[in-house]
Amino acid sequence: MCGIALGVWHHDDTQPHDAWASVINQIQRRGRDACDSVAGTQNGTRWELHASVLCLRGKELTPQPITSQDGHLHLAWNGQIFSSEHEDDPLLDMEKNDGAIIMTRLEEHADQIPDVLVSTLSAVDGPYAFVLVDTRNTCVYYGRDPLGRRSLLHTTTHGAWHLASVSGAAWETHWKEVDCDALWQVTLGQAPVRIPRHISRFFLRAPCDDVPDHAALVPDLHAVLSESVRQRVQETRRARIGLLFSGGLDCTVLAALAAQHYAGPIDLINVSFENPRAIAAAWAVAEAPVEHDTFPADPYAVPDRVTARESYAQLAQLYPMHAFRLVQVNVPYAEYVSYLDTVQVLMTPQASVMDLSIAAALFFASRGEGYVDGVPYKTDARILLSGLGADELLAGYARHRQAWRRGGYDALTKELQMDLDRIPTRNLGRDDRVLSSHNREVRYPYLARKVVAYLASLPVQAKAYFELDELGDKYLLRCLATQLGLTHAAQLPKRAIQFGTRSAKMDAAGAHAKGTAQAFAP
Ligand SMILES: Nc1ncnc2c1ncn2[C@@H]1O[C@H](COP(=O)(O)OP(=O)(O)OP(=O)(O)O)[C@@H](O)[C@H]1O
Ligand SMILES: NC(=O)CC[C@H](N)C(=O)O
Repeated sequence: MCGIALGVWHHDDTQPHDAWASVINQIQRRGRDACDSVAGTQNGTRWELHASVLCLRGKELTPQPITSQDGHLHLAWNGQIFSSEHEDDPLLDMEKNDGAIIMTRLEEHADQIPDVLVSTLSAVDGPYAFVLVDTRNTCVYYGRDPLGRRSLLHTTTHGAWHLASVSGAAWETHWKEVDCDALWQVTLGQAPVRIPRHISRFFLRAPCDDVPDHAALVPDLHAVLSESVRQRVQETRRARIGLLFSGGLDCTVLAALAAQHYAGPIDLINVSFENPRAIAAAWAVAEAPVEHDTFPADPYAVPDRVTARESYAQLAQLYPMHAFRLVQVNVPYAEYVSYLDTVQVLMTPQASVMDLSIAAALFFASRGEGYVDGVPYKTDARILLSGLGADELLAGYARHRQAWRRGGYDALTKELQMDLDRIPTRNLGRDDRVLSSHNREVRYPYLARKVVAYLASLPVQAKAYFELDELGDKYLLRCLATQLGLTHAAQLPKRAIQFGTRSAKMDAAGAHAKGTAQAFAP
């Protein structure tokens, strides 16, 4: 991932707040291939644009910020373009860097920058956050992709305005996420103005009586998801691929599809926490002698570790020629405590108990330090796939079944629409800030535009089948998993990451805390 940050000081003699250095430090952790900055003063307003780069596109390393030949435009681009509506779009040329191509386009039409940004970014699919400084017109353009897969925060404080991928330590300022509903333009010193773009939301189809048969839909889902995975593992400057792996349905399907498109080894990274509260509770009720490799004798044999081992065994059997490696990441309680401050800074402005337990799991998983067959191992994967998004799109949460019980498929569709609308603010900004701090980039095949559009076009009864039994959630995906031979993962009930890894309710103090309670003051 890349890190981007812009500081604007309204009087050119204002000194940056001490914590600005901490923001820059956080930014640099996100991309360690290159890191640079550019600065200037316009009409008495001073600005600094910083970027760090994890370069995954183009023959050569493309440092950032990228400056136009005439020196008037400066772009910090934290994005990846995977596909485009236009087959001959130069942005699909993987030999070239996407940020550099966008800059070329902006240079060619420097008098129509908002139009170029809207037309370019509306035609492509991929995560992004960017900041563009236009010194000729003394303004800044910035924005995020419609699903908010890349973080961008803003704050106004101490006589300054800042945009940054992550907040900094020891800075009690009020960082907020940049709204993904539009792109934004600011003439320095004035309020931001919206630049509407063509696609800013996806709308789910209403339930209908004429529901296609699930079996008939499996080939379509297979095709669209497989293509999304292919685009996310191809041509990556030979970067290694890893997968955040719970062993659950969503990520195991991705592992199988990745094996069909990527010939190299794939690290399946599974995280598990030593949870003193759960361990004490388990010993208190243990009756027979506990086998050494089961919980609590093995404190890391938590629910997700068990499913990860089982799903890994099935993948290895189905793809005997493919080198899957199960990387078992064990997090001792003491280490969890020692990294709490780090995780809290990264996840800010989110600060709830539930956010913290999810963020901690993602932080250690993406660090990728664990064991393979009992031998210490650190992944060198620069790209990590994640199964996030399947629950929101295919009705995977227990809450979805409750909505269906309450008001049938109409109520369920409303619940899913709400989930899709809030995925940027609820999940993806936070996850990006945490996951990117180890110089890796996370990619979400379920959130490809074509996958979202396809699933949004189906009536919800084609995706879930709650009349069936408890495995009616994500029913269409379960059918695909079965067809792929993943019979084990196809039968697994949904398990939330904070419970599967046991990163929730770690100690007596947290035992009764509600997930929505505030865990710390951001
Ligand atoms: N224990 C874990 N270790 C590493 N990554 C995980 C772990 N748990 C979840 N993840 C990552 O987060 C993603 C979202 O988690 P989620 O629980 O929604 O999906 P899942 O575990 O694949 O399937 P299911 O939702 O059916 O349990 C997973 O697909 C996986 O990429
Ligand atoms: N990780 C990023 O956001 C990198 C930006 C750009 N797509 C590159 O690969 O260089």
